[in-house]
Amino acid sequence: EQPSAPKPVAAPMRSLPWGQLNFLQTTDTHGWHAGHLQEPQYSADWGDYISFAEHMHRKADEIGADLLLIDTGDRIEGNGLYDASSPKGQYDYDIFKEQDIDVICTGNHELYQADAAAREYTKTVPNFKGKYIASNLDYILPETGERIPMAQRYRTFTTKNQGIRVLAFGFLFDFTGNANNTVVQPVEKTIEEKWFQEAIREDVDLFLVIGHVTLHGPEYKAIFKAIRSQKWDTPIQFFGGHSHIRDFAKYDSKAYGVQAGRYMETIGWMSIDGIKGKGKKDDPKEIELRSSMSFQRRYIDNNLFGYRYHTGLNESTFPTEHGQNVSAAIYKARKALKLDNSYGCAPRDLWMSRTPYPGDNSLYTWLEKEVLANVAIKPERKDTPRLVIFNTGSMRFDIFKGPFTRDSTYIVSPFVGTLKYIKDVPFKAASEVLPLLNSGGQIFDSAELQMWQLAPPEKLSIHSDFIGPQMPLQDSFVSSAGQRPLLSSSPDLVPGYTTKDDAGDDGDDTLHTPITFYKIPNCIQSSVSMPANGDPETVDFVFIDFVQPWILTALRFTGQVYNDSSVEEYRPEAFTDLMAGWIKENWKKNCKN
Ligand SMILES: O=c1ccn([C@@H]2O[C@H](COP(=O)(O)O)[C@@H](O)[C@H]2O)c(=O)[nH]1
Repeated sequence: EQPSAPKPVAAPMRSLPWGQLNFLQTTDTHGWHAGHLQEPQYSADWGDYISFAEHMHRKADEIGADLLLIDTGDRIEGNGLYDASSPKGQYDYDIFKEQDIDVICTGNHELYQADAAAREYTKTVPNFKGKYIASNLDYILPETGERIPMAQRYRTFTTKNQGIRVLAFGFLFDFTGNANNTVVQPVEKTIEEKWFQEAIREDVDLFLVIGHVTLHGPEYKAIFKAIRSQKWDTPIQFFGGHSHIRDFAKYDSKAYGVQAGRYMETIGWMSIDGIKGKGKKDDPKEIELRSSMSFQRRYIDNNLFGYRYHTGLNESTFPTEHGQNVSAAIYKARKALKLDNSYGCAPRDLWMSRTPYPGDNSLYTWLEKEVLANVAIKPERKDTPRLVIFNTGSMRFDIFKGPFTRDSTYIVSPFVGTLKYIKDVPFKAASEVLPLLNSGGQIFDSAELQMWQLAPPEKLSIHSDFIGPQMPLQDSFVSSAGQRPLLSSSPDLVPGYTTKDDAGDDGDDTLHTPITFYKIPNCIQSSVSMPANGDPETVDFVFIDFVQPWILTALRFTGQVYNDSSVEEYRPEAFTDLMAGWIKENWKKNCKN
């Protein structure tokens, strides 16, 4: 772990079920490879995960089982370790590649910006040569304009100890927001292609479908159906991503999926027993064996207490040389990037969804009332009344009371988006846009303009408010007790993930009390320089560039026809820099004073 990481919180544990074939999964790590430096429960870093995987590999060899490592994309954008360098990821790619990942694919974040997509092709694909799969993703070579597969379309291999013949695919959901140097082919079209149709007819013991794809979405349903149309009985293991939640899905009695949350909070564990191995052909005995197959999942909290618990090791025996070297490289990178430089002192916790919006502790109320109202200013039009619209998904993490650092800046707001505007929009039409963006409806029914894309991905699975046990939020992270067995008479539970999935509520490796969350809107709006009395005739209609397609559609619905050429620059800097500037100016008090 990093020297400044808080010590992990003790809690009752569930052990990991081992099978013939076992998996560790990461997804949506978004650059959090230093771990969470303000949250003990997730404070292990990428180096610790490397040590953990090495011990688990050794154990697999000892018991004659297999262990495969999976990563399903969105490795970038969301943490200073990736975002604070120029070019981005100057250190992060080299840190990430140290893990011995067996099957890896891309996420949508690797593709939003053309430079990030180019780095995917020139760095990550070669770093994971032979392991990187791009079943529905092409890259456009900058030199020639030629369109080529980003990496191989699928991979077949035989596992080391059990001799299980695996055929692995690597998909991205039907994403349309990519820069123009990549082409994402819809999954539904890809599965009709000749290579895929041939692949699903191959004689293998297991289909492994990894993807930056939600487990319950239409893409995996289509892939499942396609494979089952050829192989009615071959086990299929899916690994998902994108929605930032811990999740598990049952497709049929031999097809399951797991998804390991987000931000290096969770390492997914999956174990399968009863697979026909060693390349043997089906025979009645094998079928009998397979009908008693089992698929079990765990969601591992990413901290050292848990890692030591699962490996049976201690503080001195757990770290491996390789793991320690990677932790040291992360430390050096963070220092070089000055990620601990303080920009100010946050006066209170500001939550995305743990307190109601609007409210004093809502990150979005702070953004609306304090930040946007003060940074959305174009000097030559500073007195012009304006509405400023921001999508809630642009903010990626809570702010904790205390030092707000260069790292916090990218954790909260990693994107390079800028403020744009349309001038002199009739106020009546402009004021109808926010309700439209928040209520959705049929005007946004096209694939490119899904409403959920405006909100944080976690929101996809929050359908109503949930009020957990009330406890002081800061105190909830503090515990000095040692690790406790599961059946302790009065377990001292701390708040954390309490996952309910298709297999029940026993998936988390650590027992927690549930966390409160409230629903949040898709977008928020700040009204600035409005007349003291009455409404203005027209306003400058300002927005973060990500929402432009939705804004133009909504305005058209109100009867105002604008297009891309009506949109002009409002501020030249990235919003992230405007926010950091506001913090430096307004939270400049040193936390120690
Ligand atoms: O420039 C951007 C890019 C993305 N967003 C928000 O992020 C989600 C996608 O996040 P995942 O981690 O891929 O799930 C997108 O739907 C937007 O809400 C953004 O606001 N600006």
